[in-house]
Amino acid sequence: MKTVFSPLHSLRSAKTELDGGILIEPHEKPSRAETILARVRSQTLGEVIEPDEFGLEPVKRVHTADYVEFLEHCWADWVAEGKPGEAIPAVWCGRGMRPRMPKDIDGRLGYFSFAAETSISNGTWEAACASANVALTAQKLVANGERAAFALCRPPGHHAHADLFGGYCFFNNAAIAAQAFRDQGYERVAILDVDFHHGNGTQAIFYDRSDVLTISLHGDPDLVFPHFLGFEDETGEGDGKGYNLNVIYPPGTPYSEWSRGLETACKRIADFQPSALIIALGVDTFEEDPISFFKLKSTDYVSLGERIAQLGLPTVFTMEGGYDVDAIGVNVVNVMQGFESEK
Ligand SMILES: NCCCCCC(=O)NO
Ligand SMILES: [Mg+2]
Ligand SMILES: [Zn+2]
Repeated sequence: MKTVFSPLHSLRSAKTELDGGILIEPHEKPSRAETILARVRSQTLGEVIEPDEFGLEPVKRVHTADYVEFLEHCWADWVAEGKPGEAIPAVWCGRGMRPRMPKDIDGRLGYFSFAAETSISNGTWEAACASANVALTAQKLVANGERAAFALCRPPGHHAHADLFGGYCFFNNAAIAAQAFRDQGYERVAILDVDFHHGNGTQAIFYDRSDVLTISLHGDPDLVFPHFLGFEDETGEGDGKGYNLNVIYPPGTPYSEWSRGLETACKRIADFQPSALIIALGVDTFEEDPISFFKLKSTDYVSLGERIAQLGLPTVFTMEGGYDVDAIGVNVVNVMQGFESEK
């Protein structure tokens, strides 16, 4: 399997994450991607290629022009205001207030985000663009005949809405790849999000559409991020009714339980008969993950890869979460090796 990787991911090197009332070293850090890349190479998973440059058109097929414009200029606008730290949103449109886009950078940070843990700093924009190019290059490989491709995306994307950043995500790489498949004539595309957290951005982007099926298995939003979306009664709206599926689990969920939802998801995908599949691959479902509460073991990721392969679909994997850096390489490549073992 080919891996698409951009060294430009390292431009995303925020120094702060708001957590527990203090600023910590971000969990979403460059060593995550470097560790995965090292494992891809040591396991000779396949060729590693750099992304092509697709520009902003495919990004704007998913994200609004205002949001893209904001992301491009946020850091410079923040610095121009003489702010001492990294750009962190601190004010939002609360209930009963007016959801209009303010001029001021503090107002725009709140208008275009849904959470405060994700700082914007120098290089964030360039890395986010590179990450979208990584996903689009993997999509192109699969559209050109590869059975599967691994988009080693960083920053991740599944929390990003059409015009919101948060959860360490800026551009929704999986959604951008799905829309690229649609724009290239693939009638139906399925996105399966196996990250510990709900893919709220991906759900929202396609919520009223029946051409892209969105499924997410995740920790109960009553207990964990993103808190305000991802419940099982969210099944889509309008034309999209029945084309969104959420499966939630409690703390301590092991693979034996988690895989029941995987089975439900795979059956729904088979019924949908898509012509392409995107796996939003987070491995923060791992038993040692520092910010999550499932109990998957490294060997379970081989089983996950095998099950995905049994769907027999052209598949793009987009890297999402996973913060136990010591284990992330093994866990991610285990998925790919499991997938490849199923011919
Ligand atoms: N306290 C912020 C948690 C952000 C979750 C990031 C993630 O892994 N999403 O998949
Ligand atoms: Mg998920
Ligand atoms: Zn996650």
